[in-house]
Amino acid sequence: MNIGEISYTNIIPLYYYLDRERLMDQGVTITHAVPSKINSLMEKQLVDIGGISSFSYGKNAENYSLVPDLSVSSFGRVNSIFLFSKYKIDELGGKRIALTSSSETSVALLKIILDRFFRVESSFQVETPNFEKMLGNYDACLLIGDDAIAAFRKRGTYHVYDLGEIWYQQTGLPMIFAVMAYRNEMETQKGSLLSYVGKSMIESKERCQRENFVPVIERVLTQHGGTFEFWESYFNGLNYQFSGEHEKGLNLYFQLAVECGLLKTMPSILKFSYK
Ligand SMILES: C=C(O[C@@H]1C=C(C(=O)O)C=C[C@H]1O)C(=O)O
Repeated sequence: MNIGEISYTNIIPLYYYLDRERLMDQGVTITHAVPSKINSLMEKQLVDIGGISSFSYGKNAENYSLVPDLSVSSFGRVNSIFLFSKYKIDELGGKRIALTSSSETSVALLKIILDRFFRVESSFQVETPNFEKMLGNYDACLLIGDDAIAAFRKRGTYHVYDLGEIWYQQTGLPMIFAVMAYRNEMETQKGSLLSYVGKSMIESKERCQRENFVPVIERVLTQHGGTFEFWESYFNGLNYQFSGEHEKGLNLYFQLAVECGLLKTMPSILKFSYK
């Protein structure tokens, strides 16, 4: 079994307390990459379970199921998914926007926000995330994850829009950026290992929350700098559950993606029931 692990700070709590040695003894490997890469590895059946963009789950819902109780979501500001722009968001009609190649959820979310909430039509180009280059060549750029956090520190006078905040203002529902999904074959091929991994991730998340993320933050500080208070408020602003409200938010996101022509059909949300 190969586990996909997104290489961004926001998802660390779901993986932090995995017993990696025990997993290795059971033949499990772990692949680290940005979300779009994990999404495509899972589509190619090279990753069996992992945090993936919720949009990728929507595209592949027939072949995937969700580990219950897990997501990377926000009810409002997410603080790491930003549109940096030379213009106000309602003035982006006819303008050129660079989209990070690392994301699927937020790329579709930005298109939904511009089309359905602001009624503007812009042109889009996917680019390797690089704040200076993107804004050197485009009118605005979308960055996510640690790239967005780093760019925010040097945002200068650009307009900055938090997509989690806009989604919540417009819908009153949480935005689900990532889900924990597995390929359906795993249930028959590796059922008990799958349920061990799913349960371990839920336990990891719960322990990180009980500890107020302190050990996680201490590790993140050495890798990304910043202050303890910044990361504390970052983790507390994220939401890692998957409740009925999340399901509503995700269904609305999928419905709008279908209406905007970004998804072919409305996916149904299936959750794993542990045996
Ligand atoms: C909160 C974030 O969520 C991430 C955003 C994703 C996307 O846009 O496809 C995918 C996985 C999430 O971990 C972030 O990266 O800032």
